[in-house]
Amino acid sequence: MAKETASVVETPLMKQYNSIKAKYPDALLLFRVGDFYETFGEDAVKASAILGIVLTRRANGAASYVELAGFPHHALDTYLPKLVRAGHRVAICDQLEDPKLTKKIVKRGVTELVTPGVSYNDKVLENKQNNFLASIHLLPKSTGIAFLDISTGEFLIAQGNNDYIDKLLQTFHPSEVIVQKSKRQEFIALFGEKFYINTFEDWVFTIDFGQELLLRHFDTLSLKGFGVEDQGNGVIAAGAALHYLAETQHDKVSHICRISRVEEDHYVWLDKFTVRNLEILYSPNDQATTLIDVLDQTISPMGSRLMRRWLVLPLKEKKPVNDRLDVVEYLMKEQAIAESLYQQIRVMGDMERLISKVAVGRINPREVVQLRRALLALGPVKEICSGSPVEPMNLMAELINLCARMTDRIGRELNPDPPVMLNKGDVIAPGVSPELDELRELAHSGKDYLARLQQRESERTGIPSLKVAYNNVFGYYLEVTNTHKDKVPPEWERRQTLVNSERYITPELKEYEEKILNAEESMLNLETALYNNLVSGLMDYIEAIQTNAGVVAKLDCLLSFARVSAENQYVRPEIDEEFRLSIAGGRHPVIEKHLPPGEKYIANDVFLDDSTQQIIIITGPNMSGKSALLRQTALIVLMAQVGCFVPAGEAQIGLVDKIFTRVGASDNISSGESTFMVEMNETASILNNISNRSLILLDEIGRGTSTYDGISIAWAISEFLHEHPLFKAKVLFATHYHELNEMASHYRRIKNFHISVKEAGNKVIFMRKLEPGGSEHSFGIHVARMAGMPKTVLEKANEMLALLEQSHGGGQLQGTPARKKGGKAAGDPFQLSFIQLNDPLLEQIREDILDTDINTLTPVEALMKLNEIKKLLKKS
Ligand SMILES: Nc1ncnc2c1ncn2[C@@H]1O[C@H](COP(=O)(O)OP(=O)(O)OP(=O)(O)O)[C@@H](O)[C@H]1O
Repeated sequence: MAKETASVVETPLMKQYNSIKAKYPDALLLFRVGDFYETFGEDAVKASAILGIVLTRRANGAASYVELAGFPHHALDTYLPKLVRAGHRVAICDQLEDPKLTKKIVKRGVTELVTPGVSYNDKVLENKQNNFLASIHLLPKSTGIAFLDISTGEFLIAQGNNDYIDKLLQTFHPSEVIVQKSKRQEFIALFGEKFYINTFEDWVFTIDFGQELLLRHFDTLSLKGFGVEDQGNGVIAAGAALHYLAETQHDKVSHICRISRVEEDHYVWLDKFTVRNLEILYSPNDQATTLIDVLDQTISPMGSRLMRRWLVLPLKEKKPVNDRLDVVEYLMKEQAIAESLYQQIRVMGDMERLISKVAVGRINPREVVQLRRALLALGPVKEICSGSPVEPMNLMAELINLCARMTDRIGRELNPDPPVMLNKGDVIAPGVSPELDELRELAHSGKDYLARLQQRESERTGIPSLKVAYNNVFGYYLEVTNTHKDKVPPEWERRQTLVNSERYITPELKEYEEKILNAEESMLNLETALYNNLVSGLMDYIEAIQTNAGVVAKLDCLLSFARVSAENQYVRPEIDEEFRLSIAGGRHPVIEKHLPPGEKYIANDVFLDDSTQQIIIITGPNMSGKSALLRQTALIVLMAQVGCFVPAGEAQIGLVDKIFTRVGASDNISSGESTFMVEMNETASILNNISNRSLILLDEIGRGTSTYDGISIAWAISEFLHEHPLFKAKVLFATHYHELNEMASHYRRIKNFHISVKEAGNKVIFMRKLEPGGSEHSFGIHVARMAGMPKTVLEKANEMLALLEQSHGGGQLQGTPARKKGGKAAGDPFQLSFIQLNDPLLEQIREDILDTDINTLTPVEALMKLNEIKKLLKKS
C-alpha cells in the first residue's frame, strides 16, 4: 500500500488530487487522506482563513511546495457549514475503497458537492427556514422559476413577469440561484446582487431537456397530473434545477415526489414594497421586531417554515380563510384540546426533514426512532381532529396516515434508545435475527465463559488469585501475582512483567478472543444489513409522511394563531365579499407590544368602501402616528386573510386581493435615478395594476420633491384613483400637505381625516386619535422644537411660515382646482414665474404642450411631462 499520511504529501497523491480538483475548479475540495480532510493550494489558504486552522507548506515532489490545511474527518459537521456559509461550494472527496484492501493508491472520488442551496447537513440548514435553490429561466416577458428544497422535498414552479419573479424571490428567499450563463448580468441588474449565483450553459434551459428530466424523475408520461403542463418556462427552470442536483452528485432524490405550481390566483398580491414596508418577515435593521416575531409561536420546524410562507401569501378567497379562522376559534375556546395538540406536536421534531434523510440514506438509528415517536404522537392528533366539530379539522384527520405497520416495525426491530452511529452496535432489538442473537450471545456470554475458565485454571494450577483480564494491546490474558509465579504451567506464554505480577496468554484464550472479535465484526455486518433493510422499507412511506408533515405544519400554525390571539386580545374578523373595510378600535400588532412602560396604544377606527369613502387623506404632524395607522390597517387585513384573529375591537373585511404600498422617496433613496423618477416609476406600477379589491397605502408620496411637485403628484394620483373608470381601489393617503384637504370638496369619495394633537403652550401633545376633517398646520416646527433645534432657527422658521402662508392665500395652494371656486388667478406665483421666462424657452414649452395629445395621455405620462418641463425650467 502506498504510504499516505496527512503530513507527507507525495507526488502520486497530489497527482490524484489535481485530477479530481480539475473537475471541480469552482469548489473548495476537501480531500480525504486517512483520518483527515485535507485542502491544498488556494483552497488551503481560504480554508485556513475561514476555519482558523493551521496553514502549512509541504514539499510536492522534488522542486516545489504546496500549501496544506486539514482537519480530522469527524469534525466535518463543524467545519463544513462554516465553509458553506462563507459562500463556498464544497466538494467532499472520500476514499472509495478500504485502504487495507489495496496495495496501490486508494481510489477516491467526490461523493457530494455541498452548495448553499443544496444541503442536507443539519448544521448548514436552519430549522425555521426552508433552504431553497431557485432556478430561473430569464425571459423578457414570462420568466420561469423553480424553487427546490432538497432537505424537505418541496418543488415549486411559477412563471410571470419580472415583478412577479422579484416578489417570489423575496417570498422564498433562496440561498442559491441558478441562471443561464448569458443572463447573469441581466439577472443582477433586475434582482440585485444579494443572491449567491451559479450559471449553466443555455442549452440546459430548453424545454426538451427540462421536460425529459422531469418525466424521467417522476417516472410519468406527462406532467398533466401535476397541473404544470402549461407552465413551459417554469418547467425549463425546474429541469435546470434537477440537472443541478445531478451535477452536484445528489442522485438519491426519491423524496422529491411532486412538483406543484405556486398558485398566484389564490394569494393576495403584495408588492415588494409592501413586504418590506410592513416589516412582515424582515426589518430594515435586523434588531426591530417584525410581524412574524409576534405571530410565530410555532413549536415544530415544519410549522415555523410554513408560517413564513403563510404570512407573505395571504389568501383571497372567503372559504379557505374562514376554514382557518374556524380552527383558530375552536382552539381558542377548547383550551384543553389545544394544550394536548400542543404537547403532541412538541415531541414530533422535524418529521419532514427526517423522511428526506430516509430517501438519501442518511438517517441514523436515533433519527429513525424519533420518526416513530413523531408518528406515534400523530395518533392522538388524528383522534382529536376527527372528533372536532370543525370540518377543516376532520379533513386534516383524514389526511393523517399513522403508518402503523411502519411504526410497529421500527418498534419491533430497533432498540428503543439506539446510538447515533450504526457502528456502535446495539441498534437492532433482540429477537429480530436469531443469527444476530447467537453472535451477541457469544460475545456477551464471554463473562461467564471467562469466569469458568478462570476458576478451572485456578483450581488446576493452585493459583488462588488467578485473574482473566483484557487490554487493547494484548487482548485477553491471565494475570499471576509474583507469589505464585512458580506455579505457572509451561504451556502458558509470558507477555508482560509488571512490578508485582506477570501476564500470560494461552492458546485457548487466544482462540476464544478471536471468536469474540469475529463475532463483533459479524454482528456489525449483520446489524448494518438489517438496518439498511429497515430504512429501505421506510422509503415506501415518504409521501405519506410528507403529507403528515404538511398537516402538522398547518395545525402548528393555527395553534400559534390561537395562542397569540388569546394572549393579545385579538378578535375574529368577519370576512365577506363586500367592498367594505371596517375596523373598529384597530391597533398595530407590533408597535402595541413595544411601547414604553405605562404607554398604551391608542386604538383607531378606519372605514373605507367603494361608494362613500374610498380614499382617506390623513394629515397630522410628524410623529403623530400616520404611518402607524396606515400600516396597522394593512396588517389587520393581511392577518385576517392569513387566517389569524386581528388586533381590533371589531373588524369586517371585504376581501382584498392586492395590497400596494408606496412610501415617499426620501425614505428609500435608490442610487442612480432621481428620487422623483423612482417615485414616479413605482407609483406608475401601482396605478397600472390596481383592481376593485386593492388596498393602497400611500405614505408621504411626493415628499421627495419640491412642495409644488409633491402636491401636484399627490393630487394627480388621488384624482386618478378616484376617477378610475373600472376600479374603486381603497386608499389611505398620509401626507404633510394639508393643501390636499381641498380635494374632499371636489371628489365625492375622498374624505379628510387628521390625527389629533393638542397644543399646550409651546408644546404638542400627541393624542393619536384619527378624527374627521383636515388639519391646518403640519406642526413641523413644533416637532423641530421638541427635537431641540436652536431658538433662532425656530424663530426664523415661524417667520418664513407666516410669510409663505400669506403669499399662498392662507395655506391654500394656488393653481389647484380650488381656484375654480373663485381663487385669485392673477398674481399667483405660478403665473409670475411663467411670465418671467425667457421667450425661446417659453416657446419650446408651448410647442411641447400643444404637441401633446391629452386624450391618449395617462396621468403618469402627464406627470412625466411635467417633470421634463420642470427640468427645462431648472436649466434656464
Ligand atoms: N395609536 C398609537 N398609540 C400609541 N403610540 C403610537 C400610535 N401611533 C403611533 N405611535 C407611536 O408614535 C411613533 C410615530 O408614529 P408614526 O411613525 O406613525 O408617525 P408619522 O405621523 O408617520 O410621522 P412622520 O410624519 O414623521 O413619518 C410610533 O413609532 C409609535 O411609537
